[in-house]
Amino acid sequence: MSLLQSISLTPSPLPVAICLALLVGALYLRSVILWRKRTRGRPLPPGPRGLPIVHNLWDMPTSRQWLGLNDLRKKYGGSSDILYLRVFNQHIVILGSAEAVRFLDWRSASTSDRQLTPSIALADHSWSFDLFSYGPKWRHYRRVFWQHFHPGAITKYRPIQEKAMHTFLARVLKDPSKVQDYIQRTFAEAILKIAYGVDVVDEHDETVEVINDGVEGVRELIVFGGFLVDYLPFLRHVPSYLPGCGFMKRFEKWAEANQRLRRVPYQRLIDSMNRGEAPQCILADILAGRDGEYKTWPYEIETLATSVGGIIFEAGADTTSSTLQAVLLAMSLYPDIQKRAQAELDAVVGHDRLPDLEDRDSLVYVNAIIKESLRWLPVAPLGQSHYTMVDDEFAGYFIPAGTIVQGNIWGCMYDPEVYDHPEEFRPERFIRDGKLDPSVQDPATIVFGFGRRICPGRYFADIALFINIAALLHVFSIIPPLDSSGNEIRIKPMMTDCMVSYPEDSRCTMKPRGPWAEALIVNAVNQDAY
Ligand code: HEM
Repeated sequence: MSLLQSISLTPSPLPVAICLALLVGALYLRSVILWRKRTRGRPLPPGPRGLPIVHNLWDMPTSRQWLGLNDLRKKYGGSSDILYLRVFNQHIVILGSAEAVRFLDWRSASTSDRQLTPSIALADHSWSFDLFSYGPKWRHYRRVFWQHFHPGAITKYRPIQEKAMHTFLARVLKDPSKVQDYIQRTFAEAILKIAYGVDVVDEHDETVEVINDGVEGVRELIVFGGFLVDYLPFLRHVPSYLPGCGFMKRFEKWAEANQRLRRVPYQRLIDSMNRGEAPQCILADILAGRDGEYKTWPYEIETLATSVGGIIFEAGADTTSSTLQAVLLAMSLYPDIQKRAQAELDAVVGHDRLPDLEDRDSLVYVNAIIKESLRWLPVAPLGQSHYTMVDDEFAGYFIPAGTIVQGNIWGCMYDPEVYDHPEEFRPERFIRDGKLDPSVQDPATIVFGFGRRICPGRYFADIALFINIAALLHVFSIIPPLDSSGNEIRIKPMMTDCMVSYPEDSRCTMKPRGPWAEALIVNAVNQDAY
C-alpha cells in the first residue's frame, strides 16, 4: 500500500471538531488577554446583564429613551451615575447626572468625535458639520460658523430678530388660533434673512415650507439608537419595497427634503446676486471670502456655505421654537406665574413700549422663566451622541475607544437632588433675594451640550428666546384652550419622541392684554414698514 493510499481522504470528524474547539478556545483566550491588557483590570461601568450576541438590545428603551435610560441608570448606575449598555458590538455609556456629564468637558479632546451611522448616510445627511468626525474639516467649518455666531457677531442680527418678533405678534393678534404655526415661521423667516438675505413676504412662501420639511427628518434622524440599521449595517442594502422595509422609504423622503433644504434657499440667494442685488447675509459673506480669507482652504467654498446655511436652519429654527412652545404651555398651566411675570413687565417696561434687550437685567422673573423652560421641557433630552476616540477611564471605570457617550440631559434636568419637585414649573427656584441665584445650577450649562461640541448657536438662541418670550408675555394673556362647551382643557405636559423634542400639545388661547397692547403691536409693525 502506498503512502498516499494509507492517508484517508475523508478526515475523521473527531479531530476536526477538536481542532475547531482548540482554535475557538485559543481565540477566546487571546481576546481575554488582550481585553485584560487594555482595561488593566478596570471594570466597565455598571449596567444590565446582556444576552449573547445581541447583548442589551432588548434593554434599550424604544421610545422616549431618556426616561427608560434614566430608570436603568437609577437601577444599575450606583453613585457614579454612569450606565453601560452594549448592543451587538457597540459600547454605549449614558451619563446620568450633572456631575457625570462633565466627563465630556474634561475629556473633550478625546470625546468630541461623532459616529457616521448608516442612517445618516442613507438620509444623505453627511454634509452637516454637526455630524462630521472630529478633525480638521469639522474644525474649519465650525470656525466659519462661529465667526458669525459668537457673542460679538450676533448683535448685528438684532434688528432682524426684533422685526420678526413684531411680525409674529401681529400675526397672533390677527389669528391667535395659529400661534404654533407662527412660532415656527418666525424663527425660520428670521434665519432665512440672516443666513440667506431672503425676505419672506408671502405667508405661503415655498422656501419656508422647504425648511420645515427639511428639519422634520433631522428631528428623528439623529435620535440615538433609533434605527436597527445602525447596529446591523447590512440592512442598508435592503430594498424599500420589501415587506417590513418601509423604514427605507422614510430615509429616501428625508434625503430628498435634505437636498432641497440646502438647494432652494441657496439658489434664491444666487439668483438675487445674479440680479446685481447684494444681500447682507452670512452666506454672501462666506462666498465673498472665496478670493480672500478662504482662498487657500482645501474645501469647496460652495459646499461649506450650504453646509453652514443648512445647519443654521436645522439646529436653529426647531430648537428655539420648541422652547417657545414650552413657555406657552407653562403659562397656560400656571396662571399665577404668568401674572407675576406680567406684573414685573408692567413695572419695568410700562404700557408705552415693547420690552427690549436693555431691560433684561431688570426682568429677573422673566429670565427665571426662560431658565425654567429650558429645564422643564429640554429641547434635546438626550443631547447628541459623542464618540470616544481613545480608551479612557472615568470614575474608575474603563471606557473603550469607539464608545457612544450620551449625556442624559433630561435626567440632569429632572434630578430631584438638584431641582426640588422637578416636574413642576417653578421659576422661583432660580431666584433668591430678588436676584438670580448663582448657586442654583443654570440649565443653560447643560442643555446646550458638552465639550468641544457645545452648541455654537447658544448665544443667538438666548437672545431670540428673551426677545420673543418677554414680548409675548407683555402683550398677550395666555390661557388654556377651551373645548366645544367653553370649558378649559387641562393639558398634560408631554414631549414628542424625537432627538429635537417638542411639547406634544401646547394649544392655548391668546388674548391681547388690553387696547394698549394691541396698539403697541400695530405701531411696531407700522414702524418696521418705514
Ligand atoms: C434652545 C435652543 C438650542 C438648544 C437647546 C440647542 C442644543 C444643542 C445641543 C444639545 C447640541 C449638541 C451638543 C453636543 O454635541 O454636546 C447642539 C449642537 C449644535 N447647535 Fe444648538 N441648540 C439650540 C439652538 C441653536 C441655534 C439657534 C443654532 C444656530 C444658530 C444652533 C446651532 C448648533 C450647531 C451648529 C450644533 C453642532 C455643533 C457641532 O457639532 O460642532 N443651536 N445644540
